[in-house]
Amino acid sequence: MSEPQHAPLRLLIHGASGRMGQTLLRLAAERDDLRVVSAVAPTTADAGLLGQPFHPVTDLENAPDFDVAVDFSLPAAFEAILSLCAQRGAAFVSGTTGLAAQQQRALQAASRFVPVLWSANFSLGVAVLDDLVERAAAALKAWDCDIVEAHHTRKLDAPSGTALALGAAAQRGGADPRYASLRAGDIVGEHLVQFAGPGERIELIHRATNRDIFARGALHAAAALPGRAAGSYRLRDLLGNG
Ligand SMILES: NC(=O)C1=CN([C@@H]2O[C@H](COP(=O)(O)OP(=O)(O)OC[C@H]3O[C@@H](n4cnc5c(N)ncnc54)[C@H](OP(=O)(O)O)[C@@H]3O)[C@@H](O)[C@H]2O)C=CC1
Ligand SMILES: O=C(O)C1=N[C@H](C(=O)O)C[C@H](O)C1
Repeated sequence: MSEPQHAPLRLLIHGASGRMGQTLLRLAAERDDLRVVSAVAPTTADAGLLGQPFHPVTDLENAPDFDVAVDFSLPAAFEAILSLCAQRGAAFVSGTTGLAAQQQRALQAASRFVPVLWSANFSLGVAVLDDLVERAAAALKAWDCDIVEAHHTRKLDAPSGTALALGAAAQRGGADPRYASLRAGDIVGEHLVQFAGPGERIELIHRATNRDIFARGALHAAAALPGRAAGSYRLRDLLGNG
């Protein structure tokens, strides 16, 4: 007998007109386990939303029912979609960076009611780099640790969320990282973590060449999170699921 077919999970994409939102809409359409029920953005003016189930930001509280929201927007818009998920009992996946401490606390508070997953970087390569950085820092405690990130000129926050997350990994290993940021052209995202000692250096580099890697990771999380217990999840918790 064949496996029972499940109805696709109802997906709300918050920040749908943006670079990541457009990538998410394109890749979600390729999956049969997710169905976009709301593409939320300030306006339909962006041609990329034509033909999508557009829902305006100004009417967020009346969005159609959904099982999971994926948010790649702005820090200023973060709490509204987080609260809606908590009210509706929906799972919440976010990659929005530049969050204030208060917004991180709001995320933890919401995790008492619904499953949430926030990650500064949804790529597999950066998840591996994070482990490498912690191990290198632990082995090279007396060396200088510097994190250099480069992104497109439209990026608003600096250092990038990924740079800060890699810095936290370095700190767990005992290093005291310094940060530098470059904004140039259409660079998707590059992160160099350098450990420098007397007479030698180690450079660990991740280069993203397109946004599909982030969107695929976020959609994987969106498919795996609904139905789980309330709590705060990490990407690695969901490997092998969804
Ligand atoms: N964690 C990860 O793996 C990744 C994280 N990011 C992060 O994701 C975020 C978005 O990046 P990107 O797509 O490049 O940014 P964009 O500026 O291209 O997109 C931002 C989106 O948010 C929308 N928006 C603006 N104001 C509001 C509001 N009040 N409510 C809801 N939506 C709003 C914008 O609408 P409009 O177009 O009308 O302005 C747009 O759709 C950033 O924080 C970035 O750092 C990016 C890539 C990967
Ligand atoms: O804004 C971006 O583009 C990106 N933001 C994330 C970050 O701040 O680290 C992830 C990725 O580097 C792209």
